[in-house]
Amino acid sequence: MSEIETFEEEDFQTRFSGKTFRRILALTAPHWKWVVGFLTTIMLVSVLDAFFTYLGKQIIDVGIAGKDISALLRIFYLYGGLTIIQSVMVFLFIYLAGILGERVRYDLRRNMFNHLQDLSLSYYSKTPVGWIMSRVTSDSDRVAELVTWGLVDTTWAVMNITTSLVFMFIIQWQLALIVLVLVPILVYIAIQFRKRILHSYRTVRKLNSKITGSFNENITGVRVVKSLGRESENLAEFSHITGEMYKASYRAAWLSALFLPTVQIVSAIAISAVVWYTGGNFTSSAMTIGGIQAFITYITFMMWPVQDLARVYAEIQLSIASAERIFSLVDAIPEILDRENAFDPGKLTGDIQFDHVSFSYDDGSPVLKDFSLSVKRGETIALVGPTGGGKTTIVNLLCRFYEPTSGSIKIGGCDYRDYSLYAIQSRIGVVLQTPHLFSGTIAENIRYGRLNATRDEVESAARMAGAADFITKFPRGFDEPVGEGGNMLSVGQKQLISLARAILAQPEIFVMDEATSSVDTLTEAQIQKGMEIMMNGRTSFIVAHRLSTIKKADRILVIENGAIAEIGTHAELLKKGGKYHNLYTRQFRNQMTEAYNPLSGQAATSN
Ligand SMILES: Nc1ncnc2c1ncn2[C@@H]1O[C@H](COP(=O)(O)OP(=O)(O)OP(=O)(O)O)[C@@H](O)[C@H]1O
Repeated sequence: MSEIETFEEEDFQTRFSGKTFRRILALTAPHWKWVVGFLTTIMLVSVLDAFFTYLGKQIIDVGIAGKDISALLRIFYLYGGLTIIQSVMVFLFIYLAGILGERVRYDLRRNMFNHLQDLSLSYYSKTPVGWIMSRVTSDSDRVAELVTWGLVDTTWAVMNITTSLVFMFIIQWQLALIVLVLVPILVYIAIQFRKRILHSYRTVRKLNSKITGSFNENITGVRVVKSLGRESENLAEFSHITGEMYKASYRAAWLSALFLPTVQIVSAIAISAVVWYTGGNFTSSAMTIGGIQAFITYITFMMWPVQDLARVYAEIQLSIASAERIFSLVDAIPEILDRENAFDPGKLTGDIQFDHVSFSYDDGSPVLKDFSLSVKRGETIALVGPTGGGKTTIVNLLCRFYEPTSGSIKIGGCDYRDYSLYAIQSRIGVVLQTPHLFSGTIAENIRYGRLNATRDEVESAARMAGAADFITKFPRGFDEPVGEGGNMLSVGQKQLISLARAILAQPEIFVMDEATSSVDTLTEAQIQKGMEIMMNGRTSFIVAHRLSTIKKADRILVIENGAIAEIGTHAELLKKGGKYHNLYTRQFRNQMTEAYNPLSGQAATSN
């Protein structure tokens, strides 16, 4: 529930931000030719629309009332010719606006994707995936809509109002002045309505996501709900939210229903003014019949764009809110960046030194405190200890996913911040605790870190990792799809594929965060074998949960409260009879109990 409450839809943007609006418009700058194209065509369409009404007046006044057949024919030909031109223009502006929208959407998504790849892990731990996905999908759609259909509607509406007024002034300027007074009134009414309608819909959407969240929590947590007898309280909470949603929806429906009749009443007032004025002056032939007819058409012609402008105005506000969220993403500065003059040392095979490293995540409480460690080239370091002790944090720092708050990490005698991020991260092979595979086949996943690897190399890496046995059992073998995030495979299988991926990439430093969830003994032995191949001749850091896997490590560090509590080889630490000895004997005892009595409960797989 907390995530739903914290990251529910942001509030409706009521403030018009010119700066953001200009930045949105700037998105069209690289595609200015398309913008000019569709704006010109839409203007022509609108001018032609107004001119058709004028031609209608001419047909009545000159052709019909004046009984001038040849003039009537000329008008018909003109009408027909212009209709063809207008149809072409309509095709063009829809086509051009569609293309422009796609281009802007493409630019936005590409920029976001590119920037997301640069952002540091700290950004991802603070920002829910759902939030980022909404920026990439619905927000970029809304901004693209604004710069295309928003611009189309605005231009069309402004042009229609202007051309209608121009023709009205041509026909009868005094009457046009009366209508002119009504325009701002209508604009004001329309904007007020639109704002309120959108606000209500926004509330409905926010409440709707709460309702979805509530359903989700109650369904997934049904056992807890039942076991604690929370049904009636939950129903009361749920009824409260749905009641709120009912009120907001009711208000939205009521306002929507009221809006159109109001616009119609204002239009009717304008039309009555024409009828009243012309009625009083008809005898003095202030206006022809065609003129009156054209005037009334222009009024309707003008009223709809006015209410359309109000809709676009309200949508612009929504799009500005969307754009601000997108810009907040693309403006987020990665916490870890290459320093000026950062360089690539060519290899990362030197000794590694943690020199008085302290570190805290965003909340400020120190996770590592004055941590120092020298690791010789080719050494295997195992990190063990209670959960939350700081093991993963140490390897995160080594991979430079985060940087020390104080102190430094040196590789080959040089502060690793002097190296480029790419130089470090491309040379460290990491197998994560929850290994991630990408949608695609097994072979594609193994090849992920070295795209030019041959099929033979892929298969040989899988054999070395001990993954080939289970892979070849699949109907499509190496071409078997792994499903989204590798969800068609078990954790153990995913780790073996990740190991094969790391073996193929031939990194210079190897980092492995062992899976905490239990894998069967056979898979465990295979993972162990794969790890040994990786560790051979490489500086390696193994975060170990099953202590059996690290007996051969050169040094084992027991990490507790962000500091080294014990250090030594497996034999040394066992002999010492301290924390490692306790951890080891406890885990060994659990495994033995489980082996003799599998129903005795889960063995302590985490330490
Ligand atoms: N992204 C993060 N933001 C804030 N705090 C974090 C973050 N990651 C870890 N921590 C905190 O840092 C501390 C050390 O976590 P770390 O993951 O390094 O422990 P660990 O020893 O690897 O634990 P485990 O054995 O459970 O994997 C914990 O208190 C944890 O809550």
